[in-house]
Amino acid sequence: MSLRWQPALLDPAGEGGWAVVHCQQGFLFDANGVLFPRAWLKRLELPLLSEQGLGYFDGDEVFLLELAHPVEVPGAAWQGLRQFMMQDEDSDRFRMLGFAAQIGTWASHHRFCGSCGHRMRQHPTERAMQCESCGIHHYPRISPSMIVLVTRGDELLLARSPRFAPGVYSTLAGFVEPGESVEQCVRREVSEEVGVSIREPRYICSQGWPFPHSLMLGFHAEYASGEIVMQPEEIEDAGWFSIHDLPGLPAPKSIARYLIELYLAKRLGRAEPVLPG
Ligand SMILES: NC(=O)C1=CN([C@@H]2O[C@H](COP(=O)(O)OP(=O)(O)OC[C@H]3O[C@@H](n4cnc5c(N)ncnc54)[C@H](O)[C@@H]3O)[C@@H](O)[C@H]2O)C=CC1
Ligand SMILES: [Mg+2]
Ligand SMILES: [Zn+2]
Repeated sequence: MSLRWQPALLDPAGEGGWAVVHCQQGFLFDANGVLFPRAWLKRLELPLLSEQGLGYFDGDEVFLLELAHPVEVPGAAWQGLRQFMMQDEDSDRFRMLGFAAQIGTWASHHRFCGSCGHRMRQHPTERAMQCESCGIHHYPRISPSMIVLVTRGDELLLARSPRFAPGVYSTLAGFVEPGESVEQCVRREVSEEVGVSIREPRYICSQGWPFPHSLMLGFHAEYASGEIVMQPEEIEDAGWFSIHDLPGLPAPKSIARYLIELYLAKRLGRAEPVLPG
């Protein structure tokens, strides 16, 4: 993995460095990119919810200013995290922004204690918010999610959610529930979403997915039995697609696309793809 982006717990009480500016609508950027001089930003009247030390980009300190809502900054505009992922050749910058978005969302959602309602403050030595009154800690939220490519020889089971871009079909995904193993989650989600049963799922690899805070655990499973029965709320369409006649596929940097390309490489004797770090 490249070293341009290194997360670190920096004290925001210090001065100087660069900062990214985030709110739920995305990141501020201008002709120079997403990094602004922090001292310059702090002279603007920004609706600041939280300020966090993030780490180092190319060796320079980077902080986050998390805002309550987007504001107009002359010469700058706002753009969503997904657009940065799509257009960035530079996966280090996207990794930094993905981290910043997750830390910013978490910090803005933990300004007050969920247990006693008092104000929370940043823990001095850990990436945590701590209640000033009852002392409870809240760490950044990560949601484990399984994602699985189900295959039957030369056929792939792909489905589309109503949220997908037109024509795009993907592998099945879903959040792990409390108390279940990831393998149990794979079987449950496949059964719920398309009604088929599978053979033993095999773990392939994982991907942090900051939309909004998933950790994708990628699997491959061979089909065992059953006809496709779609879950009406989650699945708009699902079917078996031949490796020689595939529909629109998910974004190149997604683990969904990687799982598909990996299987195609094996079946068709092509070079194996690389999952972007
Ligand atoms: N990187 C990739 O290639 C892909 C990533 N994903 C991600 O996988 C995750 C799960 O995929 P879905 O099919 O949407 O999940 P899903 O099949 O579990 O259903 C989504 C529903 O789960 C509920 N939900 C939302 N957040 C939750 C949470 N933290 N824990 C439990 N339930 C929650 C909501 O009712 C939501 O509508 C999402 O974050 C999605 O962005 C999905 C497909 C491809
Ligand atoms: Mg799902
Ligand atoms: Zn408390």
